[in-house]
Amino acid sequence: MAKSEDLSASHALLVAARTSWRAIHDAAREGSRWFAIAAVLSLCHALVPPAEVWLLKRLIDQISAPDRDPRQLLLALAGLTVAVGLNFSIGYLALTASQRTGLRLGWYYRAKLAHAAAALEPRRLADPQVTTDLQVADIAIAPMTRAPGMALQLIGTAITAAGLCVAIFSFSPAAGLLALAALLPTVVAMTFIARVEARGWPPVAAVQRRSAYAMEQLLQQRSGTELALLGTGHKVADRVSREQRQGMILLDKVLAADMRWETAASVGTAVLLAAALWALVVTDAGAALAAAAIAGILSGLSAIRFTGHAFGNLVSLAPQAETYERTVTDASHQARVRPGARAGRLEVDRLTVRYPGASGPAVDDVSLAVERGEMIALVGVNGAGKTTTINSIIGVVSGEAGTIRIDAQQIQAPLDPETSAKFGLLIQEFGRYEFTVRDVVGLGTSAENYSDDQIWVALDKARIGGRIRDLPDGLDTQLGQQWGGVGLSGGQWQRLALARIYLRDAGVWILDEPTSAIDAEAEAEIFAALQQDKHDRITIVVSHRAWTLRGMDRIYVFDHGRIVQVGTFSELLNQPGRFAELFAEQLSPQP
Ligand SMILES: Nc1ncnc2c1ncn2[C@@H]1O[C@H](COP(=O)(O)OP(=O)(O)OP(=O)(O)O)[C@@H](O)[C@H]1O
Repeated sequence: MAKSEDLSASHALLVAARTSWRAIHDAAREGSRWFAIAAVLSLCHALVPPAEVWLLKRLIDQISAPDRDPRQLLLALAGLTVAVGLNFSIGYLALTASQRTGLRLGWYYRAKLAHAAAALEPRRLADPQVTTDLQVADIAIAPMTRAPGMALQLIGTAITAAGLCVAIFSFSPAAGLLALAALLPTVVAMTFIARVEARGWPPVAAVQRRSAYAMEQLLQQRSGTELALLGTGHKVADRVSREQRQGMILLDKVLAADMRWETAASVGTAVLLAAALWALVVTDAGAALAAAAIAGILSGLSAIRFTGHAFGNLVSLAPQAETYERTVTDASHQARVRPGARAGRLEVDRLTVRYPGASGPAVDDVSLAVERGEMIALVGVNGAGKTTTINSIIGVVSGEAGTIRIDAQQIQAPLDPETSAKFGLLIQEFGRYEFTVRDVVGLGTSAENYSDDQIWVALDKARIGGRIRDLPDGLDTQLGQQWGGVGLSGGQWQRLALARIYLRDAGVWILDEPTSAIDAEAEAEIFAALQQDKHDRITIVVSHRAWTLRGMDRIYVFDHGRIVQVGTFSELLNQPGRFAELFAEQLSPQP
């Protein structure tokens, strides 16, 4: 990204040229027909002012000539009528053709970004910079679709200015050069405007993101309802108002600076054009030439003014467009591997993880091992280090010491696609995808050719099959009331998430509180099912409920990032220690 302080005039020109080239390249490939039409129309539009000079001179020459040639007179008149009459229409049609190019580019850019985001490894998505870049790239799409039109405008203006210079130069070189120079104040001003915007926009964008996030909490059904029930929505609304006000003040400063530079550019352009007109007047070139050149200069003026905006927009778009390019390039080429590969043994050896800026390790010298067919549990209070251990196993977090192996093969973050395919992960913040039931469960596997029977088996194992059978459209039922679909309870959503893991059928299952929202009866059934078919896989469960731990082959008790006890449920229960302290209340006989 170009640092605003470094953005000299030549750098700004370079940035605008690079952004224009990229925009033209994409437009020629993805919206080729409409872009070609836009280019031809823009060229015609750009040639109108020089053509006016030429045609007007011929017309006035014919009018003032003692021996008029009616054919020449008529031709000049017709040419001028066409040029002036169609000028606006050609400009409008060029704009519309550019918009139609932009539509195609918008489709292309968004689809490309969606696939790039889908190809990101979990570890990269855990990096806040990556999610910010994704949002910036998404926001960049709208201005990027307008970039080819702006690039054409820029090229068109250069052609207009050069054409005017050529048309006028022959009878007044000074006037011709001054007409060309009239472009300069705009370019210089826009360079400074681009610098102001490059400096001013990042804080505005940050404030707008915070404001949009707060607004989203008010608009989303779950958080909006909670805030309405709490009667505290106005606090979030105040936050929106505060952020928005700050954004307004920051943006206002940017626009004020823009206005100052715009005014300076207008004065500079006017002075240079006045000088060009004066040069015409003092040149003994005759009234016809002077009148023609004056008309041409006046009609070229508007094109020059608009170009300033196009130039400024292209420069200020550059950092966002670069973020888009980087995001889609970095994330590509991810191989899709079908899950299902079995794993014999998973081993964590002396793992230590420290988050950046943290005073101590979140996980300290942790070792554990689990064989195929075993089901183990990680327990401990909030913040004890269970999720960090899991995130290290799946390569979302990297440790500062220790190793993790699957079947003696060391695995490292970020995981390669083959290793990732070995895991089936149900996290606490599982997704509530409001698609059809078939599609929601199908998200569990990258395979496309699973059968309805396999989905039903997964749904039944997750104890949600009965509810889906009751729905009129079965697997085709649309979920989510906002789409006119069926609403589900929190526990039912969690069961669907578990059904995804069943369909995935990976070699290593990691279930982080898989039944936290599920009632006790269904929870018992789900754990019974997990025990029943655990033999073909490795299962690691995080649970806070004592009785779900009874059937575990081993329980690892975490405390302050360390494993302080290991054993089966009955072993741990019968010895004093952290486990007994943690679960004493849950296990004490109820009065
Ligand atoms: N991304 C992070 N950056 C910095 N510190 C973190 C991060 N994630 C977790 N921590 C800290 O690491 C420690 C262990 O957290 P972890 O999420 O592993 O605990 P946990 O046992 O899974 O807790 P819970 O039962 O609440 O899920 C905590 O002190 C937590 O504040």
